Amino acid sequence: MSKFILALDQGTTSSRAIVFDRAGAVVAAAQKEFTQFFPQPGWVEHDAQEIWGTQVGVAQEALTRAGLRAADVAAIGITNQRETVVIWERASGRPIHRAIVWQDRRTAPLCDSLRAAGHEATFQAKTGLVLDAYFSGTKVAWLLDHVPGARQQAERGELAFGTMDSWLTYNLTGGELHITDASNASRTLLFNIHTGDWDDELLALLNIPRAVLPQVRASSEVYGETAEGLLGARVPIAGIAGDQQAATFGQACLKRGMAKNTYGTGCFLLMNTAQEAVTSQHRLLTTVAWRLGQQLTYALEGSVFTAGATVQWLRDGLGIIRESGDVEALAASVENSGGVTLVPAFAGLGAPYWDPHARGTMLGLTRGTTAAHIARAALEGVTMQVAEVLAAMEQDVSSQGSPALTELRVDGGGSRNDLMMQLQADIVGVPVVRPKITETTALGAAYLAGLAVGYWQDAGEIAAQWQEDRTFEPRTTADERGHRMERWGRAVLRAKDWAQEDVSLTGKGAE
Ligand SMILES: Nc1ncnc2c1ncn2[C@@H]1O[C@H](COP(=O)(O)OP(=O)(O)O)[C@@H](O)[C@H]1O
Ligand SMILES: O=P(O)(O)OC[C@H](O)CO
Repeated sequence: MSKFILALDQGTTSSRAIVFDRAGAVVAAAQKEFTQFFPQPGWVEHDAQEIWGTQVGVAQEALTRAGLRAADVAAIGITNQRETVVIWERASGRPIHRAIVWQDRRTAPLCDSLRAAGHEATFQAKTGLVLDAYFSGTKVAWLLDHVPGARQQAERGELAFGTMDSWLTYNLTGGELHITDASNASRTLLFNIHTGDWDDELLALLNIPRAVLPQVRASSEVYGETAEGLLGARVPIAGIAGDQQAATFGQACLKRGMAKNTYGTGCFLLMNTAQEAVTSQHRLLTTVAWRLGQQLTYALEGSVFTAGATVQWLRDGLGIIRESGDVEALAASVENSGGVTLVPAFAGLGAPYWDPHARGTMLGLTRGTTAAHIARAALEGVTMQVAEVLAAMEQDVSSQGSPALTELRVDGGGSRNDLMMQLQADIVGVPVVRPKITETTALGAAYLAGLAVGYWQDAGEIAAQWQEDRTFEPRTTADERGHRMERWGRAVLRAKDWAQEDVSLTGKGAE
């Protein structure tokens, strides 16, 4: 019987498992949501044991749906929500606390004090990141400082820290492996993206003992096998990458200058910059896209915190749509937003502003404003944020002599919205191209795993599998785009620096 690849996609709101065949087509999939905990305003936690339970559950379910046994799986690839931190006891495998999620803002004051002490430039130069609570490092420090006895245990080497890839690999191998890959490591604020190793100076600044850290491995190699009895047969685990990097790989953005944008809860736009770690002049992130063998490939990233979550707010907060998919018809029922601009800064603003105190703002309301105008303004708000990030990115890479972007590849739940994709093309002025398979995150993890075991031969074979579903051509002039961006810029000014409190998210806004 021919073999298949099993991708485990551990996301922020659900665990997914997808079985792919040699053509890169989806054979079967399973998905399960898990609990989101909001213990205080600005705090977001996950139960790591629940995540493990849902992940192994959907893996078994996907295999059953495909009519396969574990022995039919050539390799497993893992991809995951990034930055989220779990610390567990090496002896028992028990987490010492719930996982602190990437959206959690509790360490904003720690970031402020590191900034005040003049350390921002050091973090930025070594990690390619900005000093923000989004990343793992300050969350690890918080756990060591707040869980009774944790620091002593950590110093004795009794604790293990990991992002979700580490946690899953540890559990899949029955506690044998404590590893991560370079793409996940590059999101921690502890990893030097130039040397490709944990950095002692950064560890000292955050007071984190090296003993808690996982070993950093390539994104595509055979790390080990699933434990006896877990899935029915021992299966090689052969690929690991953070979800946005995996999506970049799954979109076959394998060459310098190719870029993808994923429309999920947030939006994450990544551009492959090959072996050059481009330093942004616009507060974009420089990150590891993947490590193949010893070679690091880098990307520039613009992280927009609120995208699809805006549509959830229209549904759950305002109640003007019943399902996320309904937003398209409502927004299409009007020709334009009637002068309404919506800046969806519900969770502060990410790139290029990094303003935790910004808040959602709606401007231009008149007595004629309807739910349809607001829906359309919400979709425009998503596309405007992406356009700003893309403009910043283009400036960063053009100063390095790279040619302008010729297309933007898109994926994720929101990319199914044809109107939003057209609005996106209209505001960025380049074609927006949607592939047939929009499960590119899982596909990227599958590719990384499959390459390691020879299931696929090389990048060329993968690039050849990418197939277009639809291209959205821009229908605007440069003048129109400039005018819209200028108006958007004025709206953002009004959203910035609004909230006075220390924390930047409310529990509800973080959903
Ligand atoms: N037709 C649509 N138009 C715009 N956004 C949508 C549409 N359908 C779903 N979404 C949004 O996409 C997100 C779900 O996409 P998904 O890729 O599953 O995200 P995640 O992995 O972040 O959970 C939700 O925030 C949802 O509101
Ligand atoms: O789980 P997602 O798809 O919302 O992605 C989350 C990102 O990895 C956060 O950096």
